[in-house]
Amino acid sequence: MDTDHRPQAEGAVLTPSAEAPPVAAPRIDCRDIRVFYGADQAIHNVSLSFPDRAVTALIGPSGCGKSTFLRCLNRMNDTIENCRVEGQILMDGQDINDHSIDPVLLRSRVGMVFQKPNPFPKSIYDNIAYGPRIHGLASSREDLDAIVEKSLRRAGLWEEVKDRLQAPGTSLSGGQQQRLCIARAIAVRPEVILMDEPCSALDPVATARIEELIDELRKRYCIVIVTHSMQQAARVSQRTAFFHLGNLIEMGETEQIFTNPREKRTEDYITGRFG
Ligand SMILES: Nc1ncnc2c1ncn2[C@@H]1O[C@H](COP(=O)(O)OP(=O)(O)OP(=O)(O)O)[C@@H](O)[C@H]1O
Repeated sequence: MDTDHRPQAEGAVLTPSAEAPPVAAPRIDCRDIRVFYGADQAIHNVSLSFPDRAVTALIGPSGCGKSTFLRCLNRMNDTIENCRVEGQILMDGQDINDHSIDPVLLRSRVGMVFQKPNPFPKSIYDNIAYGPRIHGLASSREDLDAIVEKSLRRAGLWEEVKDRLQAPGTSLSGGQQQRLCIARAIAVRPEVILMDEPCSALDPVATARIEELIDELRKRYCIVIVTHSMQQAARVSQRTAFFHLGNLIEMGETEQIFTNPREKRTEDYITGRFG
């Protein structure tokens, strides 16, 4: 069981953010989302929006639907055969599930970083260059080089890899591989970055590095992160949504959720009474 239930534990790398959530219009607006696996309903009528330039954490006990909900945001559930999503997800006013939307393009606008780092079996350079190439984002080799460098810099990896760009991505450490995957997502100019427990396969030092990076990236992107760690949610997010049994129980500023939750179920979860 995950024992990491307290936001203020010793050794926290960043202090819990006390910033108020931004008032900007939502980057993604989800209305009345219902998700089914065959006849089983995994998400029940969830309405939730995600602002730009902020990190929103999705927390809740195992099986409560965090990953299922996250996957709705870039239509990754389309790839699961018996999965059906109902409701509206608006991005810039357009429903992402509309037939006219190309899911491949959508996934470049809404990038995703997974639990286990999953670099392509290619060089460090090609891991980053692949997306810009297929999306036609570079008009010359110099352009592509510049995108690769900028993405690696933004992901805080450039200094560590600049002299071995032709080495395989898989030759990097786990934490470096996860930053490579973040750089790969950034390279196609996303507006939103989804992270599904991005640190769960990493040691504390690599985790701290990724958390610092998330804090840096939120100045530019709308970030949604699923995490089992209360400490992590408190450290990196400005807003937190608590899920239970496929329902959204409470959503608010991270500080409020952890210090003064409105719902008893939220309080029970964050104080470690269940989950
Ligand atoms: N591919 C699938 N087919 C059928 N049911 C699924 C599938 N994926 C998830 N589920 C079910 O949907 C529910 C929500 O699962 P989900 O993985 O979204 O929860 P979670 O909160 O992310 O869990 P965890 O924290 O353990 O990763 C669970 O009951 C799970 O068994």
